[in-house]
Amino acid sequence: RRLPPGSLGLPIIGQSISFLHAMRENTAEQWLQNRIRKYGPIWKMSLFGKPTVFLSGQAANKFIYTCDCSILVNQKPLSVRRICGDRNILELSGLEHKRVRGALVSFLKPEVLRQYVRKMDERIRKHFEMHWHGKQKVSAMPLMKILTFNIMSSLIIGIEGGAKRDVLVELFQQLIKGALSVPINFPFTRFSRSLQASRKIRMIIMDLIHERRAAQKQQPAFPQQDLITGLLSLRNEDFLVALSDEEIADNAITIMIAGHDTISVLLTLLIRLLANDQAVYAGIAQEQEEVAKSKASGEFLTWDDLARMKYTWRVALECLRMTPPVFNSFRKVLKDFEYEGYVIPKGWQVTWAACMTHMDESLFPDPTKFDPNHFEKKIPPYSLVAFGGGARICPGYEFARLETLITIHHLVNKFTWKLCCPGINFSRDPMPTFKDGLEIEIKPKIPVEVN
Ligand code: HEM
Repeated sequence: RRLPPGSLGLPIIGQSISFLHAMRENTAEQWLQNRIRKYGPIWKMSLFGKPTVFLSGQAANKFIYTCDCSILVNQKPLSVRRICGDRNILELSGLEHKRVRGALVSFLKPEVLRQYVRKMDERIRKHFEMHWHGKQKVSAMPLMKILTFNIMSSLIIGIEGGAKRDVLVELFQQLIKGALSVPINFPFTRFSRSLQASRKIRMIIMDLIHERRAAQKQQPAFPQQDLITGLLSLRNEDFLVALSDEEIADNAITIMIAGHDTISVLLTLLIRLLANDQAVYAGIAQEQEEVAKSKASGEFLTWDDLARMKYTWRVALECLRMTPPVFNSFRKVLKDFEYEGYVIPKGWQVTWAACMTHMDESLFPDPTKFDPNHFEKKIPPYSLVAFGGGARICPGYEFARLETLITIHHLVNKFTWKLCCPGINFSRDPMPTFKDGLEIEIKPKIPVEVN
């Protein structure tokens, strides 16, 4: 019974400090690569207080994503559980996970999302009118966070604007800062502030649940109005409510976080890419101008228009391949198992990083080159894992596709831009973050349409 090669380092600390430092310096890929060179594709270390085995490659992805949940279960830091609640989807496994995921997917599936294209388009146009029009310089990352938060707020919890949304923006910002922190609840720590914000958000969401339920008793609601209304209307095969109020609140909070932070990173990376790569910019501009020309002035985009934005989506996928917003994930080992001749013991954790598979030249020829043609043909399964895979694959994939395409459509048709600091790079905290927010100089391309 052989353990994988590698070192567990100092007790408790292990390699955590060195790994977090590499994340902040944006050298985490090299950090992993150095160890793969030294030990091979499977090796051990100690991360965040736990013995950890790192696996890499397409076969390892398939193994992890399809592994029986009696062997590997989702593992999130304790801080995430305390902040998002015990009943959030990330904490559940087996039948419980299937039930809650089924309820969330009933809202996030393409047949339902096609009804939101117009609503998203309306919000995105308004965003550009309010925050970009008339400006010469903007900070792309904070603006993309505002945009994606407002869309989530409207479609997930049904709050369109006003004082309640302003309070929620502040509270979610406070919550996210402590979501990955040492879970010690002392006053003034990141974790304690995050926990306070989470309690206040939960109270607001519980009030919304009660309001919606009372309104539904008066008059049946359109279930696709927002996620909360949808989940309240959902019944299981025995005609009982599919999710408890606690489950609705925990999962609404989780989806708000999972959805807005990831898409805002992707959009910011696309803004940087399009400023730096003229050929890609020209390809996207041509595709988006063609879509715009086929529409009457002020006419909203439709699902079919988005299906025509094939090149733009290939560019977004290539961006996710080169820089996956979610760097690595963890699973907890529930019982000893063997993998490639090594034993991986119960109580340890398994981690993997999408970027390691994304740089495999047998899957993506010339992998360090940014080339949207990598996605011209169907790619092998478990090779692009920016959205995960298997039973836990990101249920927000389509949502992210719609929001990204509509935003890029308006951005490219309304503005040209250049970076204020062309050489700027990001650090990971753990998502890519630009110190200056990615400042850009913008110029209007055509007058902003007002509907
Ligand atoms: C560019 C955008 C996005 C990226 C890159 C992304 C990435 C991911 C990844 C890698 C996972 C799997 C993590 C694991 O296996 O441990 C995941 C799961 C998840 N994502 Fe996303 N995501 C994005 C957008 C969204 C959106 C828009 C939503 C919601 C509207 C969402 C909701 C979720 C949820 C609820 C899970 C947990 C699924 C489960 O455990 O069954 N994500 N996401």
